[in-house]
Amino acid sequence: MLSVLTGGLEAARLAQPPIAARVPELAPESIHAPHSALALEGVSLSFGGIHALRDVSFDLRPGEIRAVIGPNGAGKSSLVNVISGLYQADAGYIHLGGRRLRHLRPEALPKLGVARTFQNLALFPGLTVEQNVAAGLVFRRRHGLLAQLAGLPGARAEAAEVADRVRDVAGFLGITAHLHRLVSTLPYGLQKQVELARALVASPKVLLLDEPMAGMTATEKAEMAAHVRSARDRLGLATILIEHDIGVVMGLSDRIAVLDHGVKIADGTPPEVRRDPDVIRAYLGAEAA
Ligand SMILES: Nc1ncnc2c1ncn2[C@@H]1O[C@H](COP(=O)(O)OP(=O)(O)OP(=O)(O)O)[C@@H](O)[C@H]1O
Repeated sequence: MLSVLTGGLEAARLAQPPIAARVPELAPESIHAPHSALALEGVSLSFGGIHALRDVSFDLRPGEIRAVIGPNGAGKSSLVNVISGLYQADAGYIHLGGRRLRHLRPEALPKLGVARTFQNLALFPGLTVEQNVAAGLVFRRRHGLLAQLAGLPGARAEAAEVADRVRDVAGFLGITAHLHRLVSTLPYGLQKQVELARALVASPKVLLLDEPMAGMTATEKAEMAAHVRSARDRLGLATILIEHDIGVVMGLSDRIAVLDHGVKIADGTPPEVRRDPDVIRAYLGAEAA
């Protein structure tokens, strides 16, 4: 199953034109951070008098899990929202696909190989698991609903491709048995896995996970952590992980950036961050060191 999935991922990537060709509206200002999957350069963002992000620079290497931690209101969600185009930074640049950009449009993200999940469940409760996961491929479909209803050959072939792809991802995450159930009938932990499946179905290179384990039991967290690790190890995904459970973060991350009042106060491996005096003072507390 995995070879089918990774083969499918590779084929899907190869089938797409180069990023520069797909996103003509992004001016080729200059090429930076060529070894990063994604990077921020001096990003600042304010809401009135509140500085959500102050001159934050940050890089994500291909195939790494990069946590962003910090106290409530530190700027973690703002950082993900700038990357995903929901917020427009007041200053700074985003480096993605070898380009240096002032702003990303949310609808351009899937084509740039970036997928995200949200802090709160964002599924279609009246649809099945299969339909919810397939929604992650909507941007790539060439045939509309009418063509599908009319049973046009191209639309049928496309629907079969989508169904195959959904089954591959469901197999990867171990949720195949639930594909035909209404998503709202599943336990919370499984619904979060469906969200992950929807993010993975489009073969992204970069995954943004905003508190994927919030509200989960310890068992559900362990399962989700295993999936995030597999996505790195078996699919080569680069992941930004926002998470409050420090045990999960320390066990799962390759590197950790720490925000406090919108400022990046530390950046390093889990052991480096754990013993950083600024991080202990601002976030971890003395007992965690
Ligand atoms: N849309 C907004 N309008 C006004 N202020 C905002 C908005 N989004 C974020 N902020 C403010 O920006 C600061 C950073 O918020 P952000 O949500 O990024 O922090 P966070 O680290 O994700 O917090 P939490 O851990 O509580 O989710 C906070 O002071 C917050 O109140």
